[in-house]
Amino acid sequence: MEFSKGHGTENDFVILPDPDARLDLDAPRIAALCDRRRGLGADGLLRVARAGALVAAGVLDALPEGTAADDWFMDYRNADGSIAEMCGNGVRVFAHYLTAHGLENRSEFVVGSRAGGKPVVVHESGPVVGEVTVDMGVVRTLGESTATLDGRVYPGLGIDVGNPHLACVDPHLTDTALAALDLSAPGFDPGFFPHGVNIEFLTPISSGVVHMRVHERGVGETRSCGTGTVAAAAAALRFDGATDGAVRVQIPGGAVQVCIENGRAWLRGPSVLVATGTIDDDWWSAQA
Ligand SMILES: N[C@@H](CCC[C@H](N)C(=O)O)C(=O)O
Repeated sequence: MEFSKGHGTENDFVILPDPDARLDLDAPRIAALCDRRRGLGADGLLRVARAGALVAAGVLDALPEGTAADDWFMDYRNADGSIAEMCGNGVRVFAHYLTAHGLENRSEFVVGSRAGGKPVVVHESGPVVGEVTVDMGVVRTLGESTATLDGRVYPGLGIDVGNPHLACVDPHLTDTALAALDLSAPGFDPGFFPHGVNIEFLTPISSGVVHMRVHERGVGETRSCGTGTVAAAAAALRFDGATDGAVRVQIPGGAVQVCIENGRAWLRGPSVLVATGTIDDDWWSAQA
């Protein structure tokens, strides 16, 4: 079985081309594939399938809003095998993969996701390096909540970008202090986030830039989270009493640009396609 490996600001993915949605992607198999010792290793998996084929195969109940049957659909899974609605870095890598591998010849098209169709603009699509802007859609504020880290309470803003986030802007945090935090097990209010949450810790905006780290639901700490950078930008703007603006979000894996206008967000950033290869059929069958 063919696979590719790619990353967006070092948030890395195994990409499985499966246009007709034939693969059985059960959670233990995905967890094994994404494991960095037992498998290929990745923060998540991107199945490349036609949206209509996923409906026909029973993976999706119906076509999500803004998605047509012929659209390519990013069937995203976290490293632990759980399903997530959206992945901002994943969409950029997915769109780059489609164009670089000749599955899509337009530079502007819609990528299907469980959070709806996401229009993308592919600015660059080399065999290795790409650059993509994603229309991330509406950023919905859920209200205030808190995260805990090492016994300290961080006030944050619940934000829905298709998937749930808790973005904690700490006015006392410098980029050096942020780098020293232990993000292995942040706490959150499960009553507020019954389906779990991705948690961002960040500095306020300074010269248009915030520094952010993230603990992802279903993965652990990652070096970047695209939806998380959008949530972070929205929370940082609100911290400054603003709703709209452009924010450069610096994460351990690089930097992305987030633009928010009238409650809608655009995410622009890089994508890197690292490798293609073959997964051994015997190994794959043994994981079932
Ligand atoms: N890394 C992704 C987000 C992936 C999903 C997330 N872990 C969740 O469970 O919601 C991104 O770039 O947005």
